[in-house]
Amino acid sequence: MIELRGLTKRYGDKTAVDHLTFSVRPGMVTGFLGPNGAGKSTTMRMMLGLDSPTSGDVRIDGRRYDQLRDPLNSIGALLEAKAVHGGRSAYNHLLCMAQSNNIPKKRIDSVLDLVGLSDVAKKRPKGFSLGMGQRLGIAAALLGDPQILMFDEPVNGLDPEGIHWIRNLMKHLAGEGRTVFVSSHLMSEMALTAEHLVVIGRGRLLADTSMADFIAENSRTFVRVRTPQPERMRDVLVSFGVRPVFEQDGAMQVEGVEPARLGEIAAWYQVVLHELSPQKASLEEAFMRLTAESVEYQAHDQAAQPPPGDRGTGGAPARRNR
Ligand SMILES: Nc1ncnc2c1ncn2[C@@H]1O[C@H](COP(=O)(O)OP(=O)(O)OP(=O)(O)O)[C@@H](O)[C@H]1O
Repeated sequence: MIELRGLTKRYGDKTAVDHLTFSVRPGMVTGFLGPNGAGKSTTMRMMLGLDSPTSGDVRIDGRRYDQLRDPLNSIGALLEAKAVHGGRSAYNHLLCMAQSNNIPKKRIDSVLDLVGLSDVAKKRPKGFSLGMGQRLGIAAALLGDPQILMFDEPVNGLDPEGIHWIRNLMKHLAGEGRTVFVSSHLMSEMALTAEHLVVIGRGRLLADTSMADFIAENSRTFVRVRTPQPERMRDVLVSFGVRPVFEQDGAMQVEGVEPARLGEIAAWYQVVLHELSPQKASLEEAFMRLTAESVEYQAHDQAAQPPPGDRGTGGAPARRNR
């Protein structure tokens, strides 16, 4: 179990982590999500005692990291791909870690086997692919057989096979009752792996929820309506108390009305339809909506547009479509 209480980190007048309070529980994968610059790495570094908080604290099974007797036996971490000593073989890299942390030598073969690097154990990591480097980093995290594991963006840059392997490994570790905490900036990735979600933006907690609840709350459904008479269709819908949202190409998104009912309304008012299709918003969109206000550097797009011939009247509500 990892517990954060009021965890805060300031760099000068920049608040990277802002009063974070949440717990990471054992027996499941917890996804730690946030856009770039949200404070995920800073939070993880403080969890590992690599950075000291400005205020608040982190407890690993009730203790601060610096109070852990054999830290690698309690918590293992894969932070961003780290340089491994170029002159040592993969085996010797792990041997040095094992010797300096009172970890029995036999664990080295077990973890090399687990991550699929036994055949290249005597090779130097400087010739390793990105995926092999990640595997070696994971072997190091698992070396002390810790009950808590932390992975910072573990699938970044990996091929589909490597991504699949890491996903399954995290689920397997959680299935053994371990605490698995993994950061990502991709909701779609987390939806496949995590059972629980912690979302931050600009260092602040935005959500602490089960994945199932997040999906239930955020799987917005709507109907896409395409018509050569967008203004007429909009006026008809507004007269029914429904406000469509226009997409860039003039198609409309209508929420809260069944497709069959929309078709009947269009037929009754003699509006020609070219498309009437039920849609489900992606989780990625839900995540972007949740974090939209906290993205540090926003690109402004032209996605939210009024219908053709309706510019500047404010007739259609703008859709945040990032
Ligand atoms: N040593 C530092 N000095 C000053 N500012 C820092 C330092 N480390 C991080 N920051 C700032 O703190 C904020 C949070 O950074 P952090 O790397 O923790 O975010 P992140 O969520 O991990 O982002 P990413 O997904 O891009 O890695 C950013 O605005 C970053 O510029």
